[in-house]
Amino acid sequence: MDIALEQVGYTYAAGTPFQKQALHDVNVRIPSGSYTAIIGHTGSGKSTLLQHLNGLLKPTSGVVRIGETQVTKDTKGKQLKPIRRKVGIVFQFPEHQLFEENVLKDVMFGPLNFGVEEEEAKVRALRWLERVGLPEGTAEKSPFDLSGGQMRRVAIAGVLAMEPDVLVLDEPTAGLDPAGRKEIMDLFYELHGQQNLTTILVTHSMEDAARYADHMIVMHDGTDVLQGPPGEVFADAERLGEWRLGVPRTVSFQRLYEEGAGLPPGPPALTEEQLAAYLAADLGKGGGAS
Ligand SMILES: Nc1ncnc2c1ncn2[C@@H]1O[C@H](COP(=O)(O)OP(=O)(O)OP(=O)(O)O)[C@@H](O)[C@H]1O
Repeated sequence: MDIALEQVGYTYAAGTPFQKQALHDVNVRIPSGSYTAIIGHTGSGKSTLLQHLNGLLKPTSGVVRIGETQVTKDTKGKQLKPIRRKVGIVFQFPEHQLFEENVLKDVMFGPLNFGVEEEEAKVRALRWLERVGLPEGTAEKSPFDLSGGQMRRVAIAGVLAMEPDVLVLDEPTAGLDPAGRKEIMDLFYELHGQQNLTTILVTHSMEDAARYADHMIVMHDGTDVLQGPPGEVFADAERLGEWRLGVPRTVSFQRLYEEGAGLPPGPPALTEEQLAAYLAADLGKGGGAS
């Protein structure tokens, strides 16, 4: 399902003394089936943009196209429900939204809300709890008796149980330890391939963008400033620096080419020529992942 934003602007608290224009003239295209990373300095508009991807926010101006559906400022709430079923968002610290008395009910909540039958919702919930790596018996527990990492997995299973076509991830590993981070990111990468998902990752980690994404969007000061494959985006180190973004350490690029170095299966994000050009220009000097 292709997604496009055309001349999108968004103003918080419009018409009040607190109004704040968070997006202006955003024109981006997220190809169906891509793994797209959205990067940008803090306050550049990434979270505001992603809330347009499932109709949580409607643009103040311009058009958001999600598959066949168009969203403008005049779109009615009822028309947004089908979009929410197709586009699942894993928010930052999603475990803060757990609320049911047991894990099973929490994971079933989304599918039931979208009209899935009770039995089917239960089957899905148990399947996704297992798929995100939670031990048997977790379903009966209270979410609040789990570790932080386990709660995160429950919340992720809740989004996956809705079986969306598009999975939007807003810093999904924030606050996890390095091993937990890698497990979760590798899981998303596997699902991306297995479920034919369009995956959209908002991240501050240039390493993750280089490692997993095949398409990138750079946001700066409320608008898109660069789009393309990671190899092209990271080759523009000078402009990235102007937007207060680093490039991944050179070692990451080398790692991308070291077969089996803990990388998920799939083609490397950079072609050999791009890597050679990068290393020749020595752009990695001093460039660190943020
Ligand atoms: N609810 C809100 N009300 C008013 N202004 C807001 C609101 N949410 C965000 N903003 C402002 O909109 C701008 C874009 O914020 P946004 O959260 O989209 O940026 P971001 O790139 O996601 O930042 P971060 O990387 O820190 O999460 C910022 O100037 C922010 O202060």
